[in-house]
Amino acid sequence: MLSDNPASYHDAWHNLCVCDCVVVPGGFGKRGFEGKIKTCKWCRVNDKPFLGICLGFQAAVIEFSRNVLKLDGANSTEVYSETKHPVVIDMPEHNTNEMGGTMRLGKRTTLFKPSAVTSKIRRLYGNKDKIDERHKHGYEVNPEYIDQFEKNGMQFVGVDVDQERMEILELDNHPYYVAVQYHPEYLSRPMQPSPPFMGLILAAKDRLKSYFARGCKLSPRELQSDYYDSEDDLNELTVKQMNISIYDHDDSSSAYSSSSVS
Ligand SMILES: NC(=O)CC[C@H](N)C(=O)O
Repeated sequence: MLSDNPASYHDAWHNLCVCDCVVVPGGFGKRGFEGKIKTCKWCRVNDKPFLGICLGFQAAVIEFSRNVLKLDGANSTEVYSETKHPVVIDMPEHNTNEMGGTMRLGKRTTLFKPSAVTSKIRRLYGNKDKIDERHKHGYEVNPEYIDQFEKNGMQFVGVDVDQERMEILELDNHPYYVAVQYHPEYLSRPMQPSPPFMGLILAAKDRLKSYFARGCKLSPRELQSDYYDSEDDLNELTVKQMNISIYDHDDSSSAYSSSSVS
């Protein structure tokens, strides 16, 4: 893209660099995938709050493999089946001929590893031992590489019930770098945000530590939810949150701090 269209390449980088936090979402196939991987790196090395979802989770794994584990050319077999380092691979039940019919779909249970005592994402989920979230994927992290990831600071804190599939990753020594193989957006609601999103926004506003210090409770000002009891109020709140997460850098004057999370 740099040589094809340098102006839009630099625009895209500019847009990324001014964000307070980043979501790398799900998707299929190779279109835009190298950009997703570069975005994961940007967030990792610059301490930017980051949430990867499904293909975004797999992009974070590939980025870490290439740049931290030095596994040159590491990739997903969905994108490049001949890769020397297949760190994301086809799941046995995935059949590419059947239009997604045999993908891993629907609500599934994820177990938090008992060793994940310092995990931010586990605390955001209320320190539960297990959670249920919705899935839609055909590829998974190659279990042969898990030891290497974990020894180098990428922890797989959530796994499936057979403890074979990696569901949630988190980086040591980062303000908020979380990625999930499932789709938390399916169970997220405006007044009940899904924990991975809640953590992302709090980290973007540098409020995650104080949220934990209060036992994962919002402050009294944040609890004025009965104020937002009509649909118009709710729409107003959502718009303010979207504006602030993109543009606002001044806590004291923000609509975010005065009306939703302080
Ligand atoms: N929903 C998604 O993002 C799917 C991710 C990836 N294409 C997979 O099938 O595993």
